[in-house]
Amino acid sequence: MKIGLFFGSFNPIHVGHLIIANVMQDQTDLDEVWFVVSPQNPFKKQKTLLHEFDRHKMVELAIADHFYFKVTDVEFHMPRPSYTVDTLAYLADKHPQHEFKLIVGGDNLSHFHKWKNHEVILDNYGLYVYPRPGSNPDFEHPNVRFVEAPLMDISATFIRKTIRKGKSVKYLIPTAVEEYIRDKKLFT
Ligand SMILES: Nc1ncnc2c1ncn2[C@@H]1O[C@H](COP(=O)(O)OP(=O)(O)OP(=O)(O)O)[C@@H](O)[C@H]1O
Ligand SMILES: O=C(O)c1ccc[n+]([C@@H]2O[C@H](COP(=O)([O-])O)[C@@H](O)[C@H]2O)c1
Repeated sequence: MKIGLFFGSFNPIHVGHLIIANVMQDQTDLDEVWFVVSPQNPFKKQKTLLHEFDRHKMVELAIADHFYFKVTDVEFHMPRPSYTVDTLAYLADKHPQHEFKLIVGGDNLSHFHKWKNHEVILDNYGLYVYPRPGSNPDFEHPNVRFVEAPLMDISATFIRKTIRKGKSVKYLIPTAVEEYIRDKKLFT
């Protein structure tokens, strides 16, 4: 099968992530999308980063009813920060029957040249890119595929800020995730 690996901090997962995964699974040749929750992005130091167990749980709740979406905690057991090329190598070795592609938002392309062994990611796997407002990536490579889809000005940063202000994030995150955040008083 062809699997799209959707790496992220998912702090928290929001509808933007779910729409991206759905477009990729439905409108490309990807059979499944696996959400890979990264404990520590090498480029991000966030005071507000929730424990990875909470972030994983919220992804699990968000995709519970979707047959072609899966979530993995594979990076929880790997060295930190989480380097995508190492995780790809691990997964490719563990699942030789699958072909893996990396799903990213367009904003990631502007600094992709700084990722560890980015040429290996491009040459051995390839990217499926979802457009993001404010990013206009000038990137050409035979293994980079730009998927045409609606722009979404939604971010986890905005959601965290809104919760902190005591305002509603209804419809921006799935109801089960909203309830989880409320019950555990996260981001307050
Ligand atoms: N609205 C969006 N449009 C396109 N891509 C997105 C969008 N939101 C997230 N992504 C992509 O999803 C992946 C995981 O993103 P991440 O979990 O960091 O969410 P985020 O909303 O960007 O978070 P934060 O605001 O905390 O930086 C990244 O590849 C990112 O580019
Ligand atoms: O491997 C790298 O060098 C690298 C550099 C920057 C980001 N990443 C990964 O890209 C993914 C998206 O990150 P984020 O925090 O924007 O959701 C996440 O899984 C990071 O670990 C990976």
